[in-house]
Amino acid sequence: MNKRSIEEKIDLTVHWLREMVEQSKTKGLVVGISGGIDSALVAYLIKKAFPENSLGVILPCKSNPEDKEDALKVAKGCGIKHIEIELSDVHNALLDNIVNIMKTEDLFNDNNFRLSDANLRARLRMSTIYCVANSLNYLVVGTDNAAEVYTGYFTKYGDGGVDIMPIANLQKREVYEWARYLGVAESVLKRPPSAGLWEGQTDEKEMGTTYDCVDDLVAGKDIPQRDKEIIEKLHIRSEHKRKMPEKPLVF
Ligand SMILES: Nc1ncnc2c1ncn2[C@@H]1O[C@H](COP(=O)(O)OP(=O)(O)OC[C@H]2O[C@@H]([n+]3cccc(C(=O)O)c3)[C@H](O)[C@@H]2O)[C@@H](O)[C@H]1O
Ligand SMILES: Nc1ncnc2c1ncn2[C@@H]1O[C@H](COP(=O)(O)OP(=O)(O)OP(=O)(O)O)[C@@H](O)[C@H]1O
Ligand SMILES: [Mg+2]
Repeated sequence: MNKRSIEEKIDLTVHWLREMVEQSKTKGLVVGISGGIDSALVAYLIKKAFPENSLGVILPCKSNPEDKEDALKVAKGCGIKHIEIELSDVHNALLDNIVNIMKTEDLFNDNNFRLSDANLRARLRMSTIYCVANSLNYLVVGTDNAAEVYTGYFTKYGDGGVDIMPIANLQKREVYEWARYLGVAESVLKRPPSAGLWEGQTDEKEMGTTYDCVDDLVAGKDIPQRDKEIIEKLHIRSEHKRKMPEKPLVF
């Protein structure tokens, strides 16, 4: 039984973050701050680990203006240095180009293009954060929690493209507990988890199950059969996201 208090677990995580930077001979840590709970917690943690050498990057990409308000509340709340880089125009230009060229070659398929568009947003954010990280010699810090890792609910090489994942072993409900303990703003704690990749998107609507169910299943508890089937399907389908790319056997 793990009887450590939240405070002790946070201290251990902060210590681990410092170790990661030391081992990698880098200088600090950077995270994308969305206005959601996962990046809020990570921003608070990296600011604790590196009060001077931590950075939050706010990256609106056709986003709801409320996201930015909450992202700013997070940055102000923990006092992390932050910058904002607007990606909407870049996304529009790149997407138009891709669509036009695919159409010219008769390769464009409207089905499911919403997901391609959405994943491009996550990958533009990843590229932008790496550009900042390279120039500062910082590590890119991921925000995926245990439920997202298990279900593969992230964009491969998008928000999944990171150097270290300090909350990857935390259940979603623990993310809330830690965030509340650290004093994250109420509006951030209250907003439904969303990738914000299209209007009205919420994680639970898209996954077809709840974080409570995913947390319970990952913890080995019993959950309704219907939810179990959905989650196991997501888990199996996303196996490739948790591994290095396949390569042929040596011959
Ligand atoms: N078996 C296999 N072996 C190796 N690679 C395989 C593969 N099957 C697909 N692939 C590759 O993977 C790609 C599909 O994966 P991917 O591109 O990730 O796309 P996909 O998993 O289809 O979509 C990403 C999901 O994550 C959600 N998301 C994204 C970003 C943030 C958040 C959030 O919570 O904030 C959530 C998003 O809403 C969506 O449901 C395929 O296009 C293909 O290239
Ligand atoms: N507008 C944004 N600006 C900066 N980073 C972003 C933005 N949108 C998404 N991200 C990055 O992508 C990550 C994945 O998003 P995700 O929605 O899973 O987490 P969250 O928004 O922090 O929390 P929640 O799951 O509660 O919405 C974010 O934690 C953040 O690091
Ligand atoms: Mg979000």
